[in-house]
Amino acid sequence: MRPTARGEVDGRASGRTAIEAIGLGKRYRRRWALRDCTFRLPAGRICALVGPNGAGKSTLLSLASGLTRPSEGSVRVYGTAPGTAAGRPVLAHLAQDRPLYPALTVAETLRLGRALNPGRWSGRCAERIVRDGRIPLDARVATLSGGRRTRLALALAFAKRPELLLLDEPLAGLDPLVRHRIAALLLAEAAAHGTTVVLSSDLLAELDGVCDYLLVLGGGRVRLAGEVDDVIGAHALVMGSHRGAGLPPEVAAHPVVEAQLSGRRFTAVVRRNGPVAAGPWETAEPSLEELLLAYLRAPDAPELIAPSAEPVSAPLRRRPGNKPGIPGMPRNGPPRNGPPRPGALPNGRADPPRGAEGTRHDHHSGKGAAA
Ligand SMILES: Nc1ncnc2c1ncn2[C@@H]1O[C@H](COP(=O)(O)OP(=O)(O)OP(=O)(O)O)[C@@H](O)[C@H]1O
Repeated sequence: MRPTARGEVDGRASGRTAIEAIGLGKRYRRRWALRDCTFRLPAGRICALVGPNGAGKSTLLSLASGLTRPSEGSVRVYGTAPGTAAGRPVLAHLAQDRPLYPALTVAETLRLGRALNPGRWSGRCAERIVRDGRIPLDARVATLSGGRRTRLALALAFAKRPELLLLDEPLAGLDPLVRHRIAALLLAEAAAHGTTVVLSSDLLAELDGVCDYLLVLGGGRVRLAGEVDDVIGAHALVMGSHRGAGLPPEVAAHPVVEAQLSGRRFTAVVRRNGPVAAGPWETAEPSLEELLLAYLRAPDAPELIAPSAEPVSAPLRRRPGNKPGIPGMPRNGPPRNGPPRPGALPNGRADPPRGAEGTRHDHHSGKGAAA
């Protein structure tokens, strides 16, 4: 099960908007790094920002943090323009290069954080994160391992008490154990403070169980956006054998995101427009990694923007051929994994990270049960 609720008081229950981008674009000389980017990120989510190299992920994070100004369109963070005096305090941005001063010690770095963030700094939060990582306070930043440096940078970011935390590749270059620890830290801190997190990553398998919202960029545009459960639930993974040259017509009756045919076997990710008919194939829910890989391999697959990801202040302009929303979900209806469920953990999260509970593939034998 995915991470879901984080308490009645946080953004998820409030229906607030953390980021709203409308027609957002950034051009460097003649080349567009991001184009016509329109989406809404509801508050309180941990959002995976995914896309191939050069898709515009870092550019989007820089625009949202106010480090870069748009060439066209607009982006607002909790209703304010990023980079302004009003917008600055609500967010923290951890860039790819983890901007820390290598000559300072850990203690000096924390003191600098306090000095730069008067009135907002939580020394207790920073020290707890550093202590949990067993980082010596007298160690110089230059001598820290990549994992410890990331932990220190996250300590600085969370101690600012931001409402929105933008993380550019926070898990890159870390070994699997450290990645797991950093992901757990992220989940715990974000849950404790109701922080909205956007994290870009190429580590698709690691995102499962960490993120509950999805924003996929491709060709400088938004290709998928919505609650992870809803986006996954709108698709089916179909595997089996085929007789003719292509996919069985019952499978091809659904919009095909990506299909691989090998001999008489096929594997296809389809966007369900109803139950997948029975046949000599198995139908399952794709994992997040399978779904993302399918979209990354198929750059021309039509976009899918869930109702919760549609901006409230401007209608979504759709490209020809792209159908709105998610089948079976009312427009502007509540997210399927919306408010806290009974049995939520004390920190407000209903479930532990997915990695802890094993596989989630439900295999059905062509009974159309994925519908
Ligand atoms: N300062 C810049 N000047 C010129 N071009 C830039 C600049 N920053 C980014 N670009 C270009 O914009 C495009 C998007 O870059 P961006 O770094 O946002 O992509 P990304 O999805 O984060 O890529 P990666 O996964 O490789 O980090 C790329 O083609 C990149 O070369």
